[in-house]
Amino acid sequence: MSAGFRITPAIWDKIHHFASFPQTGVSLQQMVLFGQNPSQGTLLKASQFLAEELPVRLAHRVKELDELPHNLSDMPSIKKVKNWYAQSFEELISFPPIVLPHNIRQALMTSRPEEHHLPESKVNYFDEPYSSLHNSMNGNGNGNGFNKLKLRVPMERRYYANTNNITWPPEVQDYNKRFTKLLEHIKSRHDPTVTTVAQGVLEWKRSQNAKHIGLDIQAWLDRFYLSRIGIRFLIGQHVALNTQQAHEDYVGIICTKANVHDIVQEAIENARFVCEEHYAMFKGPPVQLICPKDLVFPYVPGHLSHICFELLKNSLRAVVERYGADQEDNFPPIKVVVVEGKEDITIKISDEGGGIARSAIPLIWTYMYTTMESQGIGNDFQASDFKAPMAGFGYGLPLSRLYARYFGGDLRLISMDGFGTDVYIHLNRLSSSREPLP
Ligand SMILES: Nc1ncnc2c1ncn2[C@@H]1O[C@H](COP(=O)(O)OP(=O)(O)OP(=O)(O)O)[C@@H](O)[C@H]1O
Repeated sequence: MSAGFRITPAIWDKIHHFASFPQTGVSLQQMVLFGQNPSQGTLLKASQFLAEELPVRLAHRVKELDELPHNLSDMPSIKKVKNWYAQSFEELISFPPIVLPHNIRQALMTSRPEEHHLPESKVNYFDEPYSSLHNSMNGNGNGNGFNKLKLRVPMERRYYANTNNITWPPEVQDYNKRFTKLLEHIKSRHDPTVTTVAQGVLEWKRSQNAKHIGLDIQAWLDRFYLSRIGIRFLIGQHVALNTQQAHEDYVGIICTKANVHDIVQEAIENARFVCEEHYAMFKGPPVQLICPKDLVFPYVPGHLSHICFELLKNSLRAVVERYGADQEDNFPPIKVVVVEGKEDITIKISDEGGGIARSAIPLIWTYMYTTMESQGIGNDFQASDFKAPMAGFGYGLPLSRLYARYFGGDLRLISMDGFGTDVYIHLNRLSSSREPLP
């Protein structure tokens, strides 16, 4: 399907138009409040929010992919990713808007606004019927739909009204279902993005005979992957709200009582398993976990396990390589300490794997820096090869830091060259910080 897709001049115009609007960040807290026991009306509002926010975010990325420095935009894999973004953008803006029955429109016009938890700047959008935005984007008028919308007095308060007493007609459920299907389809189209962009950077490195990527490309990759985390979080959350059975500890993919001990313990077991497989050993380095068993906070468990798994793999590998795979009984333990502060929950992972030379510290945060020789993205690399190995892609640290930063946290690494490494994962337990939007 995507093979036949081309970015026509008309689509470019729309991309430029949408990219001229700022993206709107959401916080974990807003998502939890908004998504609790969602009615079809709430889900409709969420669909409307995404139907407007996602094209803006995608348009920013298409434009950026098209304007990358040093001819990076010309690399075949980068063009491929740009086309995916443009195609998803196009599918979203041409998704047919819902036409609500007259009685529902009436009810919405007369009902009082409820407190809503979506970002302030979206209020204008929600005041307006989506169809007027859609019409203006479809070429009737000067193609400047958003500005026009802001000047007009809202006729209906459809998306900002108290919807609790409304019996939603089947059209709404049908619309929510169709929109969710579209999002699922878009999400799977973008599954291979990280690997395909990595492939694009490799094509560029080869074409330029470059050893390292420059700071500007590094900064772009950070922005691009951070934005991807945000887009996938929004889509994942929406799909889960629409398709998953209600669960008392979950709002979509957010666990309102994410148990840090259990998530870290599982990451330890998984990382040790991969380590033992990789080095063909019976027993990987031991890992001690000191963490209150009842420490819970709202978070996306998948994000936290990803971060812990990546960092633990690094520590296990450092210890095994320093002591030798035949030293199973003499490995010094890796220590994981979890502490809850006022603002942060901090996880410290300490190993005695020999540390990192100070001169190499800036490099470890760059994409594709790895000291693993046997793997890496090589000549015959395929996007589908990107499964979780012990190490070798040089994406573990920079991507984990982005996951931590996405919900207002951070990741720091301090190393004692010749002894070992401490990594601090800071997680913002207040969950009120908005997404950092590049
Ligand atoms: N705890 C550690 N001790 C020693 N060196 C480390 C540690 N953590 C990371 N490093 C160094 O930093 C490099 C980059 O780490 P990063 O996690 O980004 O990628 P990787 O582990 O090589 O590959 P992957 O993307 O598959 O995780 C590693 O190859 C290793 O040389």
